[in-house]
Amino acid sequence: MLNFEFAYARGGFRLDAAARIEGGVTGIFGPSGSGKSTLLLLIAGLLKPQSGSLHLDGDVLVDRARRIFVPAWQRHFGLMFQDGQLFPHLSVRDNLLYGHARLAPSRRLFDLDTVLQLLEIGHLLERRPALLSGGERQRVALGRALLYSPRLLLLDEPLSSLDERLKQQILPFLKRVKDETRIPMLYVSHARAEVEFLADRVLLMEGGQLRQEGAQVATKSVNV
Ligand SMILES: Nc1ncnc2c1ncn2[C@@H]1O[C@H](COP(=O)(O)OP(=O)(O)OP(=O)(O)O)[C@@H](O)[C@H]1O
Repeated sequence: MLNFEFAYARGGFRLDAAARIEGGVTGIFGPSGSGKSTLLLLIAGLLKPQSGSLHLDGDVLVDRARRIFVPAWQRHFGLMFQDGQLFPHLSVRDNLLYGHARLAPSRRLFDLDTVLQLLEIGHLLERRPALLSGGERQRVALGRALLYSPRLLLLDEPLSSLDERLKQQILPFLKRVKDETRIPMLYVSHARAEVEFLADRVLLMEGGQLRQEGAQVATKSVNV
């Protein structure tokens, strides 16, 4: 169970969002600029809320009142953001194995070959990220996030640069990941069909406020 309550302001933008989310895939929709990426960055630990808290399965990761803030690298979350932050100085192979190599073998949920095959990136292993297309970078970033066998996957428009054929290949794979590994996912996308295919529930972000799709009014807290 993921449980958060954040208040965060940057420039003229203010986010006030709270939710209690069971496992599975949670789709997050909302207009451009409404705060979806900001919410994922807060959950990832790449932004610090001015106030609020974050718990995952009973672990306290953020509690500003108690001055607790577990840094991103200690949260063991898999991240995949729009500008796919691969390490530029490492080959695709080393990017993919970056987290995986540091995991005890018993904690690894995927092996390299499965990920290479599914994402069709085996021929890219020796390249540097600068020499990849946008869609290739996206697939490598997704592969790296999966190979890290995270406790939580935060995916921000993970398939947006891919053609239809690759989307149709990767979506069922993500569904299998969901069913077989039980890794909870937050999935930000503008593509309703993707979200409907994968998600167990949908949250709407509007003007920095979160609500459950179908709910009448934006409330400070939603139980999902
Ligand atoms: N680095 C930044 N510094 C200042 N303001 C920012 C920064 N990044 C985003 N913002 C602002 O924060 C608000 C929320 O942005 P955010 O990227 O979270 O929206 P989003 O819902 O993910 O949008 P999109 O669907 O376009 O990706 C916007 O008003 C945006 O302009």
